[in-house]
Amino acid sequence: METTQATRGTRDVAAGAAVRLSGLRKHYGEVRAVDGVELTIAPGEVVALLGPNGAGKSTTVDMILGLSKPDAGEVTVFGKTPGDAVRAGMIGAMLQGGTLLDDLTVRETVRMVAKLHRTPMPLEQALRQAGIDDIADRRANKLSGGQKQRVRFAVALVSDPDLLVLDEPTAAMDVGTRREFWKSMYSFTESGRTVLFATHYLEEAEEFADRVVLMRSGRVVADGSVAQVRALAGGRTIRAVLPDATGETERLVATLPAVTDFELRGERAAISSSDSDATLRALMAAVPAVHDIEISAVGLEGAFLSLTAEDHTEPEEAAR
Ligand SMILES: Nc1ncnc2c1ncn2[C@@H]1O[C@H](COP(=O)(O)OP(=O)(O)OP(=O)(O)O)[C@@H](O)[C@H]1O
Repeated sequence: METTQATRGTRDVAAGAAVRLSGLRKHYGEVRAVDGVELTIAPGEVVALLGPNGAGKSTTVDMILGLSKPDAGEVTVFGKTPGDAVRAGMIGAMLQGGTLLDDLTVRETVRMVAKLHRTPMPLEQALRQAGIDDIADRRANKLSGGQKQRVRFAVALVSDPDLLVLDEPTAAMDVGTRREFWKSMYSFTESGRTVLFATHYLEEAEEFADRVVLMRSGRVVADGSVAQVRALAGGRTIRAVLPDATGETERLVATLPAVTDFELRGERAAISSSDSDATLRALMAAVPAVHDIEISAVGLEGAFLSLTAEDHTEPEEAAR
């Protein structure tokens, strides 16, 4: 399925792809957790997998890691099956709520995982890159939620993988720790390594990903750069003050051309429009006293909400 116009030249990179998902399906009874996903990730890309709860992100991630088998379709990682890629140390993973052994120190934990790999990165380097060298001698049961996440990150890094797969890596982190985490990530991606991360934080996708893949109901509904995905949702928001707004004003504004959504709080209106020029002309004619007009492009959050809404048109239509 060609999902959107924003899809990158997937065929060009298919041959040497870091990750290739074709016709991927996984159903649980009636639930179509993953329902025909096509996705090719080139080496060196940093890709955010976004979507509301239950969109199919974790199910997709599990199949990329070989933790569950697709009902149909195929996953390859650097041309290998996920199992072979994991055994070759090519994939590092950080999953939601992976457990740590309470009695081991941070250093012992990371060392234990390093020993499982043929060509791990030096232990101290993994600790430093994950920003936990200062707590290396602390036991896991003495760590905060955010620190535990960093240990999991070190565990994912220590095989010196070509691909890092992270399922909501910053879920337990406060804003400062999150920023530090992404700084550590930069030094990993600078060396051309590939990262796929699932997140609920749109600002993380906006700031750290080269590419955003948006899922809904087991399908990819948008795929492209942050700017492309924003543009797919189209539209702008017009904010303005409507003096003495009444129920009648509200009805009037809601029926102006190209208005897709409308909210009025007191005299302050926020109008979503698929053609802000047309809406604004009509608004000024209908409510001549309108003032303090601001027009802004829809943010990634707006695109996310619009593209993942259950009654949204099919992606092919959305791209037109
Ligand atoms: N083992 C399972 N058995 C039955 N249903 C499952 C199982 N795993 C996932 N599902 C269902 O598949 C759908 C997709 O779930 P998945 O965990 O992949 O979504 P997600 O996008 O990762 O959501 P979240 O953001 O909440 O983590 C959901 O409806 C979920 O209830």
